[in-house]
Amino acid sequence: MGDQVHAALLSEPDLKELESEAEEYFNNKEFEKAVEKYGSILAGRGSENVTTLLKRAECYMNLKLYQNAHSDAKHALRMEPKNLDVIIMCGQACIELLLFEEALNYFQDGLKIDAKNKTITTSLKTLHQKIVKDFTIKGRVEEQTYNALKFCSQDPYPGDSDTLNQEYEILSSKYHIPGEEKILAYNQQEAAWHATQAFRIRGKSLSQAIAECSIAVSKDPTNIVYRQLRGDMWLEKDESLKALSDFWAIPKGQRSYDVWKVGGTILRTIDLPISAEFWFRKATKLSPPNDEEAATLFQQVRVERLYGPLTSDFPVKVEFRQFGRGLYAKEDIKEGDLAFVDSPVVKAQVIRSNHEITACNHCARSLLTAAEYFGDMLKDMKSDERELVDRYWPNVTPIYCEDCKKVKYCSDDCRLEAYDLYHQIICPKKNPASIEIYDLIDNDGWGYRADGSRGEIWAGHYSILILSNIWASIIVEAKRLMFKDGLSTPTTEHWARAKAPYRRFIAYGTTSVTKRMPDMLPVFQRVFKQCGDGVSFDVTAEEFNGRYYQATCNLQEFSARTTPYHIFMTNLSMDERMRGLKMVKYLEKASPYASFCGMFPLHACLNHSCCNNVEIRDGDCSDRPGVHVVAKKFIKAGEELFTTYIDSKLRRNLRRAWLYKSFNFWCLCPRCKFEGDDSNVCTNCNVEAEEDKQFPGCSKCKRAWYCSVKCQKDSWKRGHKAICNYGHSDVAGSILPVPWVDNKYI
Ligand SMILES: C[S@@+](CC[C@H](N)C(=O)[O-])C[C@H]1O[C@@H](n2cnc3c(N)ncnc32)[C@H](O)[C@@H]1O
Repeated sequence: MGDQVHAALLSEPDLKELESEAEEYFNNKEFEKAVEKYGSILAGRGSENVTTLLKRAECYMNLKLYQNAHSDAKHALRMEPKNLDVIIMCGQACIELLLFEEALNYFQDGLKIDAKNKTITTSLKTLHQKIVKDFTIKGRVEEQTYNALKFCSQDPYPGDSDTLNQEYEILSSKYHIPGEEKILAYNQQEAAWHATQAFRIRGKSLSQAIAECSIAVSKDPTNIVYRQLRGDMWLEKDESLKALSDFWAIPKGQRSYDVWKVGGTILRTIDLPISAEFWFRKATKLSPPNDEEAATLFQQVRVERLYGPLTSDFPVKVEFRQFGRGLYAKEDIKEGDLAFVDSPVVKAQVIRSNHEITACNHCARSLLTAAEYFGDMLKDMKSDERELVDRYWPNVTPIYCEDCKKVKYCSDDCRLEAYDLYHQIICPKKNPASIEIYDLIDNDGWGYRADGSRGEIWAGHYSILILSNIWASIIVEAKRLMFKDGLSTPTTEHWARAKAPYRRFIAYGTTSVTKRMPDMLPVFQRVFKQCGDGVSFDVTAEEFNGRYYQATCNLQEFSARTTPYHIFMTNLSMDERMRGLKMVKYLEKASPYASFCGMFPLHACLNHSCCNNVEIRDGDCSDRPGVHVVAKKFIKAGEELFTTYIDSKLRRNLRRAWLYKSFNFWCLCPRCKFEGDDSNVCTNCNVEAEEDKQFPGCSKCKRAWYCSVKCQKDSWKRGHKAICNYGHSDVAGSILPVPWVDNKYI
């Protein structure tokens, strides 16, 4: 990288000369030399220049240095967001970097400017082919390999051991477990005789067998065979607590897989979840190969205890089943009814929105100004029109952090709450190193690298504040616990407790983030090194990778439903002299929204289906912007709620490739089962058409092809009928792209 920060500025003639040299190298395909020259031009000019950045990006593409090309193009885009050449370059670099979603976003933006642009259409085709090719082969091999259990740990939560002791106390005082055995004269031989009797008569008279076995136990109380036998018989008799008492008496090291599993199940029914988890954890360790029952039971108990309190007010519950956690209807939910609402545990304004619309950095309320809405029109308004704006546009003056004067809020309440919960750690006034974070936000992720060159430091598609706020909130909580315990350093337990709220979010990602953005980790390490009161938080590469993908897998875009524009409209409509009418010409544009991304604990449990039955909408939750999850169709009690992670209008193979790449699963929803990929293969029986021939398609949806009428009828009956022409959802609110081009599927 040639554009050193401290390079001296060059005169215009010198720059001209460099430009012609660079051009010559470029034309002669000597790209390395051209890169050097373009670097000198950028440094010598003292300011970035779109043409030069674009040229250098082109050189990088030719040199297969795609990350550099991407970074230059993105930077140029910041300066000229509507420049088509720049947009295309961004998209093409993304394709090479396998950042398919991002590529698609760029091409989508490009098509909004020029819907018929040939380069974009061709690039979209390339993108399509690349995705599908990449995944067709993998798909066949890995179709069956997804296993939700692999993603879920069985680590105890901090504080679990205290709760476990409390549960043991309940067991003892309420259920009298472990029970006390009446000891008869110890006699092994007699005990064996009674036990044999019990075995013999078990099938005929269970009660008598239990009585015989009880004599055996009382004559030889440490014999685990008799204990297990009697426990099993109590179970048969539906006396589960008595069974548990017998299982409890078997020393831990001698309890079998079945004993641990059954014991866990009993503990679950009497609502002692931590003990149940303990027993299922032990059973999992002793599980026979390929037996996942105990591991699944463990996760079911864990999910009940973690999510039960969150869903008590809603007609839904979280359960652990084949796709891991999922949301299920507790009762019938009618089309259009609210399934649940959710608040983000962490949020930050989306990078592009951050530059355009003012919003409260804590609660996400819009602080859209009249200038942001009306733009240049404000200057052209007549004085009486302007007077209406001044009078009716609500007061949106932001309240700044009193210390750093950098972060904006809608109210003192938000300012104070943000400070208490996380801002105190990343307030540049209190923690000067944190200014790097805000500089990167202001410059779209660009900054100075360790070698002094300027380039892209943060390349994530969401705001750095998501990760910064997570860590800051963890540190605040760990410090609080530390002070509470009168210590000067947080203990391991304090850190674990502070991190606990984020354990709810799954993380999946294959590439190393620290490799993709090597300059970012040191920034985070500098920022969180000194967090006040002598506390330091080490952002390791593993921590960065894990949190990065946690956010990637779970973020949802949302915004405040009501903006100052809506309040203005309401105020205007109440004007007694009907002066609102003269404003109509200025009010054609819909309100822009301040977009935020957030991690929502319940929403993050929604699994995907290409025929989703719920939709995510913006809506308030506890009087603050959040999400509302609404039934798209009637959902019967017991049915799973599915959202869509992608644009469901996409073709089957493309949908599945996106989902595999971004979320690591092959979708097996009814649409994926009863739609085909192309007309060369029968969607029903998979027979291939003869060379150069194609099977006729379903005339309604044109997404399934059949070799015969029989196959068509068969498929229709088995499932195609239910999904043919399934209504699509608008996924504009999701962070995933909407790859819908010119009313055609790409
Ligand atoms: C946002 S989470 C949804 C909740 C998740 N099941 C859990 O246990 O936390 C997204 C992850 O859920 C799983 N998932 C979602 N929909 C799925 C589906 N249709 N088939 C298989 N796995 C799915 C994938 O592992 C995906 O990465």
